Amino acid sequence: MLRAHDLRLCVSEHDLVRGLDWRMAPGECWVILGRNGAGKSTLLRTIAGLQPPRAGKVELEGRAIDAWPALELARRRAFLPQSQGDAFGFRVLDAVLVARHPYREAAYWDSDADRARGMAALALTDVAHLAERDLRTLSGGERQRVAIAATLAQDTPLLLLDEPAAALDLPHQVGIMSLLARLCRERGRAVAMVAHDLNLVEGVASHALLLMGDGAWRAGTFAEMMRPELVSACLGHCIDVLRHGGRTVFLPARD
Ligand SMILES: Nc1ncnc2c1ncn2[C@@H]1O[C@H](COP(=O)(O)OP(=O)(O)OP(=O)(O)O)[C@@H](O)[C@H]1O
Repeated sequence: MLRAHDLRLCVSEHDLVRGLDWRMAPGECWVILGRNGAGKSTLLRTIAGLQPPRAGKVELEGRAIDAWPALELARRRAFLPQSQGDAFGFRVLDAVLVARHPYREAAYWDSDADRARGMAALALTDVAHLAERDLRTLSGGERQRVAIAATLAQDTPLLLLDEPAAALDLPHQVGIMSLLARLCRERGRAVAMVAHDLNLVEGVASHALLLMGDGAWRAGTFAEMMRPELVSACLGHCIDVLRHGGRTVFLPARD
């Protein structure tokens, strides 16, 4: 589905990622891990086709990401940025309906089917009751759930999410993670998400891509990547990996 080949990402002359060879297949849920500034958002924007790499290439379904017409690309991958800026008043439902634009053909007005899909996406992230509200009146967590709903309403096989759980309370963090796991397992969607909380993505992420901060990277199944020495080196902090009731628990060492 998505393939990065010999990808090099830089900021000024500093290598964030060097020689990245990475493949994502349908049904896989990838978490991208690394310290602040390691290059996670830069990588996500690059594989979304929103910024060019310094070298190497990204292919979606065998075609170079920058060769896709914008409308066709928007039907195949959705991108959730780290934060939303709302300069203008906009109804919550309208913000989600914008995500249906790639399917509108020549129609000017939203169809009943579009509105139904928009409402269904808002319900999935538990914000349907806010459909008529102005986006600028929402709390941080409510705004984030609307942004996730818009990403889902775009109805793409590939979802690229930059810290989807940021600003969410605990029940909604768990709810959104379960939803992403289901979309991968039951609907064959592919997800790549940036996250910082290992305990939250445990049981959800099938794979992990570790950015080591010096250009090096590691990619593999979540279980392979979660060896204590490897994940501690990636996150720059000693982490104990424990088994508890059939789950894996990540415990950061006290300073
Ligand atoms: N336009 C820019 N000008 C200068 N430096 C930039 C620019 N964009 C990104 N950087 C730098 O590139 C590095 C990687 O940024 P990026 O946002 O990809 O990190 P990240 O791993 O997502 O971090 P975080 O966990 O803090 O979100 C950072 O050091 C950042 O300051």
